[in-house]
Amino acid sequence: MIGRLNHVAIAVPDLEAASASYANTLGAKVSAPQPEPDHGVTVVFVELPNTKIELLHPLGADSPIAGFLAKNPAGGIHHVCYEVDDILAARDKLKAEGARVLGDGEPKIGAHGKPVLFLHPKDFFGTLVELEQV
Ligand SMILES: CC[C@@H](C(=O)O)C(=O)SCCNC(=O)CCNC(=O)[C@H](O)C(C)(C)COP(=O)(O)OP(=O)(O)OC[C@H]1O[C@@H](n2cnc3c(N)ncnc32)[C@H](O)[C@@H]1OP(=O)(O)O
Ligand SMILES: [Co+2]
Repeated sequence: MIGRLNHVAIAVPDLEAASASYANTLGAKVSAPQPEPDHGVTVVFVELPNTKIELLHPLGADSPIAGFLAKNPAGGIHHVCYEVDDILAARDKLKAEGARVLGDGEPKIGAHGKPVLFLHPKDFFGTLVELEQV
């Protein structure tokens, strides 16, 4: 069901510093910061030859990454995103198998303009999983 690794997301306490580190120290191509108010984050995309890194920073009062950063103040890997062909079919199969789909269970449009869903980290070995329909 899952296909390519679309991105790995890293929650960071200082988006400007993290962006500069990826650009200058690691020599990667980084985007300008992009606010995603529907997701409660500001994101910087790091383009790699075979995948992407999302640098995430909380946006607004109810950011879903605020708790994670409180527990990991230096930052850390927050989620992995796998591509699927049909997100509703994937969701229904996962729910039937007992996996918890987060939020109201309906896909939202993600940072790449495609439908996304999140799966509870406790159901996937301590890793928050995002699915993106491509
Ligand atoms: C940029 C847009 C978009 C894209 O297109 O790519 C994005 O990626 S948006 C990214 C941000 N959005 C989300 O993360 C949405 C889904 N997340 C959530 O709904 C919540 O963050 C959560 C996963 C339900 C966690 O909620 P929270 O309130 O922070 O924590 P809990 O106390 O409920 O956590 C329970 C349990 O799970 C552990 N946990 C929490 N987050 C993670 C994580 N990222 N990775 C691994 N484990 C995580 C947490 O530590 C708790 O464990 P215990 O302490 O053992 O109970
Ligand atoms: Co993501």
